[in-house]
Amino acid sequence: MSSRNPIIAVTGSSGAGTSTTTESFEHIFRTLGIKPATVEGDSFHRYSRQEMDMAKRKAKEQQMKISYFGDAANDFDALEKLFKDYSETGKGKVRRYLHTFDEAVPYNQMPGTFTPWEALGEGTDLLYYEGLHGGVVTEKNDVAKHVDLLIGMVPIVNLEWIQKIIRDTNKRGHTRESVTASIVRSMEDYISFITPQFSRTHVNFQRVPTVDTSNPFSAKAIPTLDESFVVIRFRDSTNVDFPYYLSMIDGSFMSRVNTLVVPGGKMGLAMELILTPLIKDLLFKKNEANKQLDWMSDL
Ligand SMILES: Nc1ncnc2c1ncn2[C@@H]1O[C@H](COP(=O)(O)OP(=O)(O)OP(=O)(O)O)[C@@H](O)[C@H]1O
Ligand SMILES: O=C(CO)[C@H](O)[C@H](O)COP(=O)(O)O
Repeated sequence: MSSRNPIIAVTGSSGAGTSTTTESFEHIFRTLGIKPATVEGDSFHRYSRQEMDMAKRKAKEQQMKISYFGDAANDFDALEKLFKDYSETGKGKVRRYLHTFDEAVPYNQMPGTFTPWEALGEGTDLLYYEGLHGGVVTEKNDVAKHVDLLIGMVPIVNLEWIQKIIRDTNKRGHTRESVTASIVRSMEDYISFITPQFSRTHVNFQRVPTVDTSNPFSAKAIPTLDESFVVIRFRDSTNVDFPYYLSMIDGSFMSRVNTLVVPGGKMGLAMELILTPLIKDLLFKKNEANKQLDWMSDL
């Protein structure tokens, strides 16, 4: 954690909606005049798509499993180093994993490959990470400890799978069978690496559909925002102004002392109302820390 160079991380499984949520953050950043250094979690995969296919085959021969959720397929050292470097210096190194032809063509590369590492951070106000492992902790790495504001994006699992299957088949060129196989193969890592993060988050946003999703593997469409509610759980509710949220968000209610429920269509508004003051607070602390540093260097 660093007052001078704060880090915000939105963490969630594949298909949870972390990329989609980024639009709400971008809107808040624009409104507050913040320049973020943006990092996509998939950049920290260890392997290109071709190398991952080989790693999967090799693991299978040894009766083992490898998945994008675990430490075998992701470089947690590099992710932790980026967070540490940015929090200490406001700088770091980043690259992108290109999923689709649309993403790859501008780089003259193929989908499933990485762009070269490049410098990031110069002149930015904070680091914004969205991806799988913003709150990960293992025996070797503690990524979570560097994060100042950790947000969980966690649809209930049937919805998460529907979102993943439909996105991966429509946009990333995979077959329904291969996406289903990857869900099965990833299950152990999902439990070991992904879900524990949601107990470390400051706020979780959990989308819960109000339509039948009991067979996610046959679903033809993603339930819309209006076909869902969002359950918002605060880790520390001491300073949360629930009466304000209840009065501002039509149709919202509290289901527990630390939990607000809003209609799906109000998710963007709820995110803006809840996250804006938290982000303003990070900026306030950053300015105070910089003032103190200026004052000390004047001595
Ligand atoms: N709130 C939402 N309402 C409707 N559809 C959504 C919502 N959030 C995400 N989706 C859809 O779910 C799919 C997955 O979302 P997204 O790509 O944001 O996931 P992700 O967490 O970034 O996944 P990955 O880490 O694998 O890139 C997309 O097709 C997206 O349009
Ligand atoms: O979303 C994912 C993990 O978050 C993908 O499964 C992973 O990034 C591999 O991508 P692709 O299937 O495009 O090679």
